[in-house]
Amino acid sequence: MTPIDGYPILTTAAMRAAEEACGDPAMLMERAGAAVAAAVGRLAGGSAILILCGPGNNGGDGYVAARLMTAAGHAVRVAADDEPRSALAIDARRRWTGPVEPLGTALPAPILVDALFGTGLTRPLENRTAAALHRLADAASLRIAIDLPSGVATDDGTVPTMPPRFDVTLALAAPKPAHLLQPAARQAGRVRVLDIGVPVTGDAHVLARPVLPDPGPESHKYSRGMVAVVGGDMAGAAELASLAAMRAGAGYVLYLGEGQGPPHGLVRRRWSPDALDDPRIGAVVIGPGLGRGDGTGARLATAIGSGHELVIDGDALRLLDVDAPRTATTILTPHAGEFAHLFGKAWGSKIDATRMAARRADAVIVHKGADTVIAAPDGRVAVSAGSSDWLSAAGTGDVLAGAAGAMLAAGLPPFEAAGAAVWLHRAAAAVCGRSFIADDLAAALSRVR
Ligand SMILES: NC(=O)C1=CN([C@@H]2O[C@H](COP(=O)(O)OP(=O)(O)OC[C@H]3O[C@@H](n4cnc5c(N)ncnc54)[C@H](O)[C@@H]3O)[C@@H](O)[C@H]2O)[C@@H](O)CC1
Ligand SMILES: Nc1ncnc2c1ncn2[C@@H]1O[C@H](COP(=O)(O)OP(=O)(O)O)[C@@H](O)[C@H]1O
Ligand SMILES: [K+]
Repeated sequence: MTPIDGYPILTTAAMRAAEEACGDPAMLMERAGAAVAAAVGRLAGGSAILILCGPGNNGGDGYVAARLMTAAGHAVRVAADDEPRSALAIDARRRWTGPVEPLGTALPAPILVDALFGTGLTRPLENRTAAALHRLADAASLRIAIDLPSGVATDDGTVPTMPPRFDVTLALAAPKPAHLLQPAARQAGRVRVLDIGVPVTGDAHVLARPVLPDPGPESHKYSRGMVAVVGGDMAGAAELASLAAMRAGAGYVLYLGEGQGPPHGLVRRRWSPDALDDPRIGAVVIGPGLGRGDGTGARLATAIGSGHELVIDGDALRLLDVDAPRTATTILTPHAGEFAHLFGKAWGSKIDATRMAARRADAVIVHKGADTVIAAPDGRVAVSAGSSDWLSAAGTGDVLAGAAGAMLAAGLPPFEAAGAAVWLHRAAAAVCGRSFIADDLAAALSRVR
């Protein structure tokens, strides 16, 4: 049972290809069932277990696990409505010698294991199946899904049938998009990967802990990274971004706009068209609090023309022509509304849509939300899982933009800089607890840096 950070994310087709490359499928199912049995056995302690088995190989895993856990001394019951259809599942069912109860009348157990459907789900669950799953899950004290909660669409995280909220999902071989993308991801609970001996690779990964550049004895304020934040109509938002850049580790932050007061380490200057003519600037952040009034388009054009690496957020995303050529390295940080404005109706999953957008804009895109997807023009993707819902507050996006500016200015390449900023942002939110405000979040960056 391994945490998922850094794991490749596999679609159904990629998972099938990886499995096929592994040889004997019966051996694979036996390994999957054994891994499930070991994990569920550990989670269950001495409590009784009810395994719900479906007609495909997900159900097959359930029958194998039932047999192995029974042999290991656990109290296991099995419930299923449909006879197995795949050769593997038929064989696994045959080797389970205990009774199989109908789902509709099965009595609950403290440990519920859902082996109804995995990557093979092609349509919503039948009402009676969904009802039994919910009834038995509601009555259990620990809910465990095998591979995926039954009812979710593996490749895009939609929910043809809303499953119960699971405590743990045991992903076989690798996480799938539905383990990370909402709304499915929320129903999966804690996701752990079970190694079943299938080598997995891909260009989409779960966001991993970044390697952050730390200062050394030779460091000075400019070498740590100089960030210029272009202000506009709303000083507060640009100041939050500035503060976040400082807290994320920038050595020098220049705030170009109106406003005064702490922090005293923030260098304030009024905006002027030559304000970015400083070769020491490592990154320019534009958008937080920029507004859309007179002169804002000119500020964006100046920033883009400066040749400095860019973080373009908020209002600047409403002014940007994504198809116009840019020379400088760029990170765009749209939320769902800004993404739709820039790229139109999304196609495919959030992973697919963000990857296509990054190619089109020739920029790293941080497509924000409870399931933030980061994509690079070369096709690499990182998905951030498990951030605090309390991030849904005004100003938290400004904090992210400032942190991204600090990471770029510190010298990280744009995809890594974006990932590091999202990681720090999530970690800062985690230490802030509940109902924090964006100012707290910016301050907490120092604690997780
Ligand atoms: N292929 C392999 O070698 C391995 C597969 N494994 C397991 O196999 C799963 C995938 O197996 P399958 O491809 O058989 O898929 P599933 O077990 O998810 O289900 C597919 C079956 O259910 C039917 N079905 C789909 N949606 C339905 C619905 N809403 N109501 C009723 N029936 C429905 C399909 O017609 C098919 O018969 C994985 O999630 C994993 O748990 C593991 O055993 C590892 C090895
Ligand atoms: N429900 C949620 N769970 C986790 N993170 C969220 C959630 N809602 C928003 N976020 C994160 O909070 C930030 C909000 O940014 P944004 O919408 O730009 O707000 P603002 O412009 O007010 O700063 C983004 O980093 C986003 O990923
Ligand atoms: K399942």
